[in-house]
Amino acid sequence: MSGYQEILTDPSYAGQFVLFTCPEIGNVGINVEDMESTKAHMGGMLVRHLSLNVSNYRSSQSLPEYLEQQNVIGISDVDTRAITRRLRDTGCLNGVITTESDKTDEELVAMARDWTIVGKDMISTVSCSEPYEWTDPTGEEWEWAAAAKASKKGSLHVVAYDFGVKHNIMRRLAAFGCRITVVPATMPAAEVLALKPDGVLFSNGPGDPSAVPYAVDNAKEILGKLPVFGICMGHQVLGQAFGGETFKLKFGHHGGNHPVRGPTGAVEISSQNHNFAVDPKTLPADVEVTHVNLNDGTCAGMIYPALKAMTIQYHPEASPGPHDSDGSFETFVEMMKAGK
Ligand SMILES: NC(=O)CC[C@H](N)C(=O)O
Repeated sequence: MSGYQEILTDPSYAGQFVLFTCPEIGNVGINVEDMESTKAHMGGMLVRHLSLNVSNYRSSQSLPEYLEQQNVIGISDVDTRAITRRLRDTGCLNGVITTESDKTDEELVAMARDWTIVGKDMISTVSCSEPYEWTDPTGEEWEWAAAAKASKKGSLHVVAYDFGVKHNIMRRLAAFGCRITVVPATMPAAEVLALKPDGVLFSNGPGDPSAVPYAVDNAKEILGKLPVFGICMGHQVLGQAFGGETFKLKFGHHGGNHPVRGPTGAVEISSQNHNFAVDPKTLPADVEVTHVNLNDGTCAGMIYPALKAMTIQYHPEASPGPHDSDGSFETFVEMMKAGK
């Protein structure tokens, strides 16, 4: 019932509709602190019941007010169970939500068929245009990890490639003591290295990783020179930079309850949002698949020790969501400290 705001403002959902399986949405309104970016990116929102009562001390706006302000279409009183059951058989489907009632069914079906996520560079549509420093406070009162509480602020410099970066990734890095410079997705590797970071983050982001070869080329140039961490789109970009291939999943992973087995054998409950995945069969022998999605056995994380590279296919920064994977930030920080 919470989390719709983070999903709505997650740039990785750019251009996509999200059908919420939770029957009641909107009950905690919208607040200014939990934004994952500066605007709503989702293409449209489908819910069973839009809560008429907003009850949360941090709420400053209702969900429909925010959608209207952001020009994002939403539809309620939809039989979300029926659509979910269909999606469960077919996998992800294209759709149209429209207010143009003069359009015929054939025209609407043609519009839906016309759209594809494959082969489109979507990260350049959501990335920042200029570099900036991340300065937002981390919010001590929300902190849960002892290691983050103890870390010395600003001791490590991370450059974050903004493929559509979620703000909570920066909040978590800052909580673990990092100073962060966010740079556009297209910034050449040489300019990133000139900033003399201790590590480089390749962020999450929307769309097909095969459609952004410039990001893969930059990653190839940085690999081996500095510790790197790839999250979601960043994991896929690094997977390609290692020499592997990505493919589109029939059933994309979405939601806050995906079991993932990590390198110690412990199972993390993770928050996920991706439609593409790295094919482990295509990876060179030096790459170790460290994390496996236990729902379908797909690759959920890798390390390439010789190149000081680590990747996670899901969301260690999830907020709200399980904190099981938060330790990935600590691992990245330790890797940067070791490389200093
Ligand atoms: N959250 C993300 O970074 C999504 C990764 C990628 N765009 C996918 O859909 O697979």
